[in-house]
Amino acid sequence: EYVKYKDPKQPINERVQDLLSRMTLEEKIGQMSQIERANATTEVIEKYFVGSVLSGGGSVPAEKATASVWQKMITAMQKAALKTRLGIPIIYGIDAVHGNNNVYNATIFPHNIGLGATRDPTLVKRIGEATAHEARATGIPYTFAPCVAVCRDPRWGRCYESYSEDTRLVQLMTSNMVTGLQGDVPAKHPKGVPFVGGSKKVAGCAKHFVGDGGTQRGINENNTVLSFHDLMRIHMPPYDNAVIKGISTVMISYSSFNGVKMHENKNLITDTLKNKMNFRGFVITDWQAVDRITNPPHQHYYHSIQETIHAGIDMVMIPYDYPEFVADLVKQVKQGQIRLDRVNDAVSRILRVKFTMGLFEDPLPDPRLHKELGAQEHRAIAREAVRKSLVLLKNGKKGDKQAMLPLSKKAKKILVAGSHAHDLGNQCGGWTIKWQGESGNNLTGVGTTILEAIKKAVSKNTTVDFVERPDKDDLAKSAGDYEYAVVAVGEPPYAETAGDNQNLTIPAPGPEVIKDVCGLVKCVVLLVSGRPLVVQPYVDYMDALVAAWLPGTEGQGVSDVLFGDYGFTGKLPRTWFKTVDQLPMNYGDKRYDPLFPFGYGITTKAA
Ligand SMILES: OC[C@@H]1[C@@H](O)[C@H](O)[C@@H](O)c2nc(CNc3ccccc3)cn21
Repeated sequence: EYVKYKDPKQPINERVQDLLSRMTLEEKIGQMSQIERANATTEVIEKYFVGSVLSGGGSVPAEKATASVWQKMITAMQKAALKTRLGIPIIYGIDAVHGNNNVYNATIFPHNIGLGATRDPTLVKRIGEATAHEARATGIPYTFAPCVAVCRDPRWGRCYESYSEDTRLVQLMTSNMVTGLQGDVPAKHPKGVPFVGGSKKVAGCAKHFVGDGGTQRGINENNTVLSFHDLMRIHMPPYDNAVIKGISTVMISYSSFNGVKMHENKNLITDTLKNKMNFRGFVITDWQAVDRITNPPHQHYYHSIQETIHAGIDMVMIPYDYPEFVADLVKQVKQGQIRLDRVNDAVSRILRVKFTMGLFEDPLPDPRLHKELGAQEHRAIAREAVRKSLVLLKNGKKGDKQAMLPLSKKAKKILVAGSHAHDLGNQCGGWTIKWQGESGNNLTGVGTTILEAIKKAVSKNTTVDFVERPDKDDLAKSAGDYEYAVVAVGEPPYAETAGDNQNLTIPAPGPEVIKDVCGLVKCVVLLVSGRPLVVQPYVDYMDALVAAWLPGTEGQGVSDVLFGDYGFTGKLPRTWFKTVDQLPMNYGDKRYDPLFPFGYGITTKAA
C-alpha cells in the first residue's frame, strides 16, 4: 500500500503532514525526547518511540572505541527505531565542537577562540567539512555546534567556545561553520528552512540561544542584564546568519535574560526566533535544562514542562528522566494544559529536519567513511588552523638589534620548559575525549605535542633539553649553554562552570617558570589558554610572547611559525586586559585601556 511519507519524491511538507496525521500522541512525544546513550537500549528506544539519542560529553560506547565500534552501536539503535510501527529513524547527536572530539584518534582542531584569531572564514568552512566527515565516520549525523556565543567577559568558563567578543566576527565564522558542517544552501533556498546536503554532511546546532556569552561577571548559566536593543545588537545577529544558512537546530541557553530563564522565554524563542526570524528547524533544550529552570532543580517539573514547551521548545534533552517527562507531557496534552497544535508544531519541525537530511532514505551509518576519522588531510587543515591562530604579542626587547622570532633551527642547544610543552591534554582543552578534558598524554590517541613538534623542526645537531619545571639554581649554572628557551605554560583543561574564573592568573608554577627561565635565557613564551590571562607583570622578562589558545592535536602548527616556515598572521579575537578589575572591557567601549587591543597581532614573513 502506498505510504506518502515514505516517498522521497513527495514535497517535504507533504511527507511531514502525512506522517504527523498517522502518529499517536505517545509517538509524537517520543519524537520530542532526546535520551542519553548510556540508557538508550533497543527496548527503551522501541517502548518510548525515542526520537533522538545523544552522547553527553565523554559518553562513549567503550574506551578508545574505534569508528566501527561507534557505528555498530548507532546501527543497533537505529534498527530498533526502524522496527517501530511507523519506522521513524532516530537522530544521534554529539558535541563535535572542535573536531569529533569525544572520539579516540579524531583530529582535534583549535577551539573557537583560536579560529576567531585566524580571521579566515574559508578555513573555518573547511574545518566544518572535515568535522562533518569525522562525525559521519562514527555514524553520527548531528553535532551540537557551532557555539555562536559572543563572549563579553573572559572570566566565563566557556569563553574559548566563542569565536570573539566582536559580533561581526562571530557572524562571519558562524556562516562558514554552518555551511561547512551542513553544506551550502541551494540558491533561492527559503530563509529559515533547515538544510543538510546529504549523508557526508551533518545537521548543526547554533547555541546557546541567546546571550549565553553576556552573563554578569561571566558567571556561567547566570543572568544577562541588557536592554532588548543591546541583546539584539550584540548577541542575536549570529542566529540570523545561522538561520539564513539553513541551520537545522538551535539549542537554548541555561542562562537568563533580565531574570527570565531562556528555556521559558516565549518572546525570544517563539515570537522572535520562530516567527520574526522564520526559523523552521527545531529548538532543543540543553542537558536537564527543563529541570534546572527551578532552584532546586526538578522542583516543579510538571509545571516546568508546561512552561518550556509552551515557550517553544521542540525537543527535550532528558538524559535520564524520559519516563517522567513522557508521562507528564502526555497527561498535560490530554488535559488541555498544553495544546496539541504546539506538540504538532514541535514534531513537524523535528520531522522536517529528519526528512531534509535524508535520514529516512539513509538511516544507517556508512562503513565506507571509517577512514575519515583522523584522516591526514584533516590533520593538515588543523595544522594550518593552528598556524593561523597563533597571535604574536611581543617579538624582541626594547633596544634589541633583531627580533626574537623566527627561532634558529640550527642552534647547538635549546631549552624547552613548562607544563604545556609536552601535554596533549593541556593542548586540547575541555570537550576532549572527556567532558572536562584531562591533562596528560594518554587521552586523545594520535597527536603531536609542542615539544615533539620542536624536535621535528630543529636540525639533527641541535640538542633539545626538556625540563618541565627547571630549578633556578641548576639553570643558573647551565643557562649559558642554551641559545634560547621556549616556555609553554597556561591553563589546565576545563568545561562550563568548572572554567569560571574571577582572577585569570596563569596557574602556578607558570609565572615562576617564566621568571626563572626568562631571567637567565633568551625566551619565547607560549601561553596555552582558553582566553587572555594576567601577563602584564611578566612581559618585561620575556623576549617574545605568543598567544597559542587551545591548538588541539596538531602541535606542528606551532613550530611551523616559531621557526619561520610560515609567518605569524593571527590577530586578537578579543581584548587583552591589563588587570581583571577592568572587566568587562570590550572593543568599542568608552573606557578602553587594554594591554593589547582587539585585532592586535605582530605579523612576520616566512623566513
Ligand atoms: O553535551 C550536551 C550539552 C552541550 O551541547 C551544551 O553545550 C552544554 O551546555 C552541555 N552541558 C551538558 C552537561 N552539563 C552538566 C552540567 C552540570 C552537571 C551535569 C551536566 C551537556 N551539554
